[in-house]
Amino acid sequence: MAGAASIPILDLSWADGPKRAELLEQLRSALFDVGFLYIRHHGVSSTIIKDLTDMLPTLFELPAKEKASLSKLNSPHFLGYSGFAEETTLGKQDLREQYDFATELPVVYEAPLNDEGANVGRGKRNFSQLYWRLRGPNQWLELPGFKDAFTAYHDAVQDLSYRFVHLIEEAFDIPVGTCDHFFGRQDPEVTTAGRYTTSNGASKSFLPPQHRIKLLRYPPSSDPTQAQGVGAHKDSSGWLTFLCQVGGEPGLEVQSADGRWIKAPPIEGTFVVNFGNAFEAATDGAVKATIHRVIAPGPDNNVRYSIPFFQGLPLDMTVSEIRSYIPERVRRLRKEAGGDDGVSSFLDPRWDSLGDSQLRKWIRSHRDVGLKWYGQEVVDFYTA
Ligand SMILES: O=C(O)CCC(=O)C(=O)O
Ligand SMILES: [Fe+2]
Repeated sequence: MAGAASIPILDLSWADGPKRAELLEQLRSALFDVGFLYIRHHGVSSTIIKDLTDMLPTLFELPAKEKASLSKLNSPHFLGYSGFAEETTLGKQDLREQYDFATELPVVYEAPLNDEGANVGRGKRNFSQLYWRLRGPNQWLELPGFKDAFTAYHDAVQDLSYRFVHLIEEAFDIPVGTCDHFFGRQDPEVTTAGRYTTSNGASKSFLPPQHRIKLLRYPPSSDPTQAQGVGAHKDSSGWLTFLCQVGGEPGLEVQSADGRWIKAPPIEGTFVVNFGNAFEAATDGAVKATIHRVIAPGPDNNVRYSIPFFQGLPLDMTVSEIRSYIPERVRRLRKEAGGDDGVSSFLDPRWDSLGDSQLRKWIRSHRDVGLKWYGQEVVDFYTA
């Protein structure tokens, strides 16, 4: 978080009325000065949210055996259940339990046919790239109504995420729809106008990406010295994050440029929005992937639940490619912020493609899944 000491709340209903210009001004400030914001009147129906959030306690109270049967270890896509404290951030256990779900999509990965890893892909896309193995179907819970509730929530937040990217494009003063093809959404007008083409004149198409949704439970911690709900981090799973804080239990904190931790408590009817590493890299750090963490509830507090939605990007896209859509005028707005600068490691040329950086991220946080499905050599490469 750059300068401001408090996190702005933007009213997205202003997008459709006379206050649109004011909203865009607030958005610019949230993007360039703060790097974290709340949105209200966002258009995701409270019924859709409630249908999913009401199920959270039941989902986590299922018998341990049933939850374990959905272990991420079953999934080369890192989708499924992780037990309490099975995930680590900064080498320390996170005191939370979670299910990872995603846009329901079939497997596209094709194991290479020969030792050279020859291009066996369909058409121009090389599906033998290891990172394509991240893409694949969910492990569904046998809980009546869950799949429908999850799917409705996914679709509604996906729609919000696309509307929000349009607002950002407007705030950046670039044509609305510039980023549509990142999400496999081709605006015919944009294409025929020929504004978004590659250097050789071909218009580039991507598969619609897989968005990731975590269902999180943070139980009260009996030991106040052990309160890492999730350690300080930048989001690396996507482009933008839309976080639903369920109920009233606080814990989320956001780091300001001078290193102070600012509380971001739940506010009824809002999502928290923040920006992932890829967004920071694409804007050369003009918009920060702000560092945040969750303090686990104390012994006298309630269980905390939350649901972050990580808006996906195409795995075969490169950071340099995304950056080419963000004008230099925007990228020059970079303000220096103190603290660690994760952009540089994200931009390591070894993982210029987003798929590589995603595979690295998942292997680093779930080494056991990495070893099982990708093997020692790959794990060593990404954790070195
Ligand atoms: O639980 C929360 O409120 C935030 C979780 C988070 O930052 C994450 O999973 O990336
Ligand atoms: Fe996060």
